[in-house]
Amino acid sequence: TENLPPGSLGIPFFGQSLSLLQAMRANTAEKWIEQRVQKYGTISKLTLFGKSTVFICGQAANKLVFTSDGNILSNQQTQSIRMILGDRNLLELSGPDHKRVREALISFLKPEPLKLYVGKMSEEVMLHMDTHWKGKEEVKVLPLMKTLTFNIICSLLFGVERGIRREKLVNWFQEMIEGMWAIPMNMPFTTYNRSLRANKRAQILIKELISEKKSEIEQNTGDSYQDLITSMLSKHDKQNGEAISEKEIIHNVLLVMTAGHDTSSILITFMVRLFANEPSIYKAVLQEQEDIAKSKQSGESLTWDDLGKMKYTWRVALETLRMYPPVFGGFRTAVKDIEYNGYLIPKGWQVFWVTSMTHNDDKVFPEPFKFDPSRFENQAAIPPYCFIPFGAGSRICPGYEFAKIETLVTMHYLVTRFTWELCADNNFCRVPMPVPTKGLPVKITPRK
Ligand code: HEM
Repeated sequence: TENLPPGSLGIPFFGQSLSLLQAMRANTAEKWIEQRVQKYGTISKLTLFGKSTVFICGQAANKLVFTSDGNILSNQQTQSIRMILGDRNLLELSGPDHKRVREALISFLKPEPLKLYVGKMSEEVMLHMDTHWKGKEEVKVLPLMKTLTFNIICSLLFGVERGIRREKLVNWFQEMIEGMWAIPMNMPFTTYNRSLRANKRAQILIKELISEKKSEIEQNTGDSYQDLITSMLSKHDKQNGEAISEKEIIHNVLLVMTAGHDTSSILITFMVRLFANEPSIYKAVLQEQEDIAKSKQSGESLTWDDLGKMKYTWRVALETLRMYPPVFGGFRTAVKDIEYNGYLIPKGWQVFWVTSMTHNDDKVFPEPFKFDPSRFENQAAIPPYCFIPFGAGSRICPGYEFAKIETLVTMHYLVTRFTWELCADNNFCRVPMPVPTKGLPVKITPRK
């Protein structure tokens, strides 16, 4: 045991979870991590969410996490995440299973099909502004952006139309997500318990959806590329029957709905907050978007080509992701004993990685606490495995392009149609995604 990394495992089961969660709530989680590194260095042991864990950070650590295959580090998630998203979602799968299911998802999320979504996304965003922004004096940005990104996912990826069903799903997913970084204590009134109950309800609805899509396929009224569920149902394997089982479809719908709306709504919310605080950046974004708007009739949708002209706006988004990464970090599990930096990471232990340490490293990003989108003018110059808001390697976020389109389309209509001022303090905390404590209320004025 003398080779174990420094640090204490703390009280069994609980360990340092409460302390980290408390730091997240106080918006000091980055400091919490930094202090750990000052005390123990870039590798240390602790207990998180019920399991012995080794925390590692820095470029080399990130490379180990993102490039080790399933024989060294499995991607098995914490108990809380696995119970909520299911054991057959992409995060839990490895090797050929991971490849098979990931390909099915990517066939829907790569640029070719996405080009076709730009118009539909524009329509969703315009409708959202007409319904929730137009005629209002004050709006709360975060809940509205969650509604918007959830609606986009529901309509574009799952073919769930507007109405009661969508509204139910939005609420259940919110409750589910809150349990993902909770201590797995299934007792009445715990966050984890509430999350599991919401999960059961969502699963019933998703099963209903699957059987509807199945009957559409049988009656030949469904086009196999019309939505993600239909597409996964249509992937038959000639030898073994279904290529993607019903359980896999359910678990991956849970994953994509979770991974696909919370993250991007937070990115957009932090951009809105930023524009209120940084007039010069706001002005440059507005200029770029107005140049595009000038070439359009009112109500005309954006196109793929228009998105290509939003270079500055996207650099602002990347810099926002660097400073306020929605994903704080994540977990892997050691499949065998691993030696790293002279220490042992024992088989079965969790490995914990974080985004903030390289994002805030002044050797990688000089003056890291300054907001400077010009860092991304030459993205190739950023050392690999240092800018990791979307992860890296074989599990890099497959929703990257989708998130990019959604963010750019939304920012376009927001800045060209409204101006805004912050109404309340704009502090935020992590739950575990960063959220403005009051939901970011803003006073809005329509532009001419
Ligand atoms: C700003 C928006 C987003 C951010 C910051 C983000 C971040 C991430 C990160 C960090 C990972 C890798 C986690 C790891 O390696 O442990 C990931 C994976 C994933 N993301 Fe995203 N994501 C975003 C949007 C989306 C969207 C829009 C979708 C779907 C439409 C999506 C679907 C997924 C899926 C399915 C995975 C698992 C991939 C795998 O394990 O192979 N994400 N995301």
